[in-house]
Amino acid sequence: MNVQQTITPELRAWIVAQAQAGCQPADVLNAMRASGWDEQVAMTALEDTLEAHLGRPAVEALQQGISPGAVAAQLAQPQRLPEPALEAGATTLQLPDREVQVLMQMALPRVVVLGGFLSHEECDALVALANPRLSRSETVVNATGGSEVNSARTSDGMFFGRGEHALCARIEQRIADLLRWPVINGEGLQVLRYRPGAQYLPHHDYFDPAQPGAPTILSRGGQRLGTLLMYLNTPERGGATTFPDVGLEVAPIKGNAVFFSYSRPSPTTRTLHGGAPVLAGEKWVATKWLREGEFH
Ligand SMILES: O=C(O)CCC(=O)C(=O)O
Ligand SMILES: [Fe+2]
Repeated sequence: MNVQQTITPELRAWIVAQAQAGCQPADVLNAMRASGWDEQVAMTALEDTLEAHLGRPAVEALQQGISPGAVAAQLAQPQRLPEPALEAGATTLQLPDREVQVLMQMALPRVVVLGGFLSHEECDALVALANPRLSRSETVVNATGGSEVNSARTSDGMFFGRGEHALCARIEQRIADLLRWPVINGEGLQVLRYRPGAQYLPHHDYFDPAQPGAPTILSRGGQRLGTLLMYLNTPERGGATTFPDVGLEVAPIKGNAVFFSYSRPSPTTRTLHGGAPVLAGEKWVATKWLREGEFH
């Protein structure tokens, strides 16, 4: 792979011209690959150029596999995603019951890191409620819609029912306020414990619609559109949440949270992520997944 390939002004102009002529991004990409461009470099060039010249909606159009020429139609009916109401330059976000810090955000993948989303007391109380109910984590088997123990995921975990405890209900309402997404569209809170050596290999949280099990999974509230991970303790060492596509590592700090969203079930959202191995101590995390529709 030639990683030295550079994106010249001429190439940018050509990409913009193709997009404005209504060419499908996939065709532009194929043309670039046919003339010797590395796929990843071509993809990045395409996205960066479209974003710079035509704005973010063009990149979203690319992710949706539609031509930038159809952006206007898409803007008329934007797909809603869970998303915090961040004002430009704001370092805090006032929620009805709590002020949280805005520590970091990025556009692609859409990631927001929040400080102090949960109080230490809430973290401890959630761990205490979850602890007696832990068992070896299973993952959804896309092929069947069932679940199974998986060596890619060596944590122990449990699910609360939605609103199962007053504490769950309070946290769920805070998440709904943060992301402007109905409580009923959320799955129940999942709590995971990682012991030293335990990890969760990189994966996507959306469901692959091409798998035979997809209709079963999707019948319970549609696709997942976003994930909020809440750190319930600070491990002594290790246990970061990693986003390998962009080289991002989020440190697991008690009470903090990382949110990411994916506008379609595609790796072009760059939301591949994992839990790095815990090197010392334990890691406790709570996960909330947001669905398109009511989860039942
Ligand atoms: O533990 C982590 O940092 C990641 C957990 C995760 O990806 C998940 O629960 O889907
Ligand atoms: Fe995940």
